[in-house]
Amino acid sequence: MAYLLKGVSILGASPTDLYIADGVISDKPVDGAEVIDAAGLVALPGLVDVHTHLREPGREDAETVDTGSRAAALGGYTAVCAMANTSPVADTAGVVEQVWRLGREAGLVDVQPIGAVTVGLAGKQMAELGAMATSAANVRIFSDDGFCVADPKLMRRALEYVKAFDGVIAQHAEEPRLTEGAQMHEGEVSTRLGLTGWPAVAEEAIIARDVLLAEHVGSRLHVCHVSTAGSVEVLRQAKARGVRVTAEVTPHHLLLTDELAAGYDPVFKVNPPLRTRKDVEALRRALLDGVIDVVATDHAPHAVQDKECEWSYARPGMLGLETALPIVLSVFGPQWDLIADRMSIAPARIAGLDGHGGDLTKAGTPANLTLVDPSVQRVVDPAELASRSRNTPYAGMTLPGRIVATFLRGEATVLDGKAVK
Ligand SMILES: NC(=O)N[C@@H](CC(=O)O)C(=O)O
Ligand SMILES: [Zn+2]
Ligand SMILES: [Zn+2]
Repeated sequence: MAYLLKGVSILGASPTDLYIADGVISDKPVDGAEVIDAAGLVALPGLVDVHTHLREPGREDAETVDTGSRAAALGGYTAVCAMANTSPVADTAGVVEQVWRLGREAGLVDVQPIGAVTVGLAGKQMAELGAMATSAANVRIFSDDGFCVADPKLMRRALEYVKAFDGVIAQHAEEPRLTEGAQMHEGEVSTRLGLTGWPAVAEEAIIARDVLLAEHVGSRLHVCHVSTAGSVEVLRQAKARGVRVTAEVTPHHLLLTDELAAGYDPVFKVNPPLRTRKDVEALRRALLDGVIDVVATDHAPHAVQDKECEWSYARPGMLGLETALPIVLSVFGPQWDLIADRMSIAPARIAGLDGHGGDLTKAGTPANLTLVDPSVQRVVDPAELASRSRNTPYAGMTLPGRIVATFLRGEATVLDGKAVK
């Protein structure tokens, strides 16, 4: 199928006609192209998420590769990296290949599996990183996300190991001894509510250790869901020294604070926890100045029984794929170059996803892109989400921006705001 996006604005530039044919951007008119009136719409390179939980295999009641892919495409994504904390854990070539194949079958976004660092995420024994890297899934990111690789010797070995194939270890930075029984951010609000606190230093101490380890062995480290002002300062110093470290922030840590725990609604329970206004402001500045490289959703669907219960029993995590761009737009406004870099170009580079995050003004660029209508304000209705789960913290909020269409290698996955299959 060929398309003509008539009057589209590429990254906010003046309106132009954009042709898509044979899976790529074309600079010449194409006969028989379907015309899409794109006046007022902004084209962005398809969004790329380096941190998505798709729950398959094991928790298909919360999400599947298919439903998560649908949520991703509707959110403007063309590629997502699927976290390894499934059941069974994605710690072998067999499991990562299964997830990769399911992604191909769904055909809505590129699903790039992340491999576990340790067997069963148990933090004791290194998983078969090499076998996952050379498998059909071509794994480059490894993470025990959900758990921290707390053993420094194991972390060092994993960092050394992935160097051979330019892999990266994505760390869930949480010193486990400092967060035993933790329910929310440790601070004034946790004291008032009488909930056990998760101190900022539990994150900062691991990041400090890991940037030193990465520096020592010359390997790539990626820090998941950075949530504190102190972490930003550790990262800033490490980057200034030339350490090969990248970092992500989630939409929820850019917007929400620990005050929301006051109603004891577990929809606001997440790991790392929502922090303070001061942290939110530091994270925003870090994303703007590049100390934090990317926005990653940490889309964490959970079944009703795991979320609609008492705070202390609820699983941590919140949905993210379908609201990420509207949240970022609401926080930063229409800074399209920034948004394209932090949500597509930089994440594609970190994940090694060639073909994503490309230049839409160049003929021959793979046609992975999304069209946004920034003039529309929408109320988030959990019942309308494509995700199989409903745990969005933004229910009832009015957010700017609507994803009108998404294209994966020139084929529409979303048209008129609806998934095409
Ligand atoms: N973020 C969360 O609160 N939960 C994630 C795990 C994780 O990202 O650490 C999950 O898998 O549900
Ligand atoms: Zn995590
Ligand atoms: Zn996660």
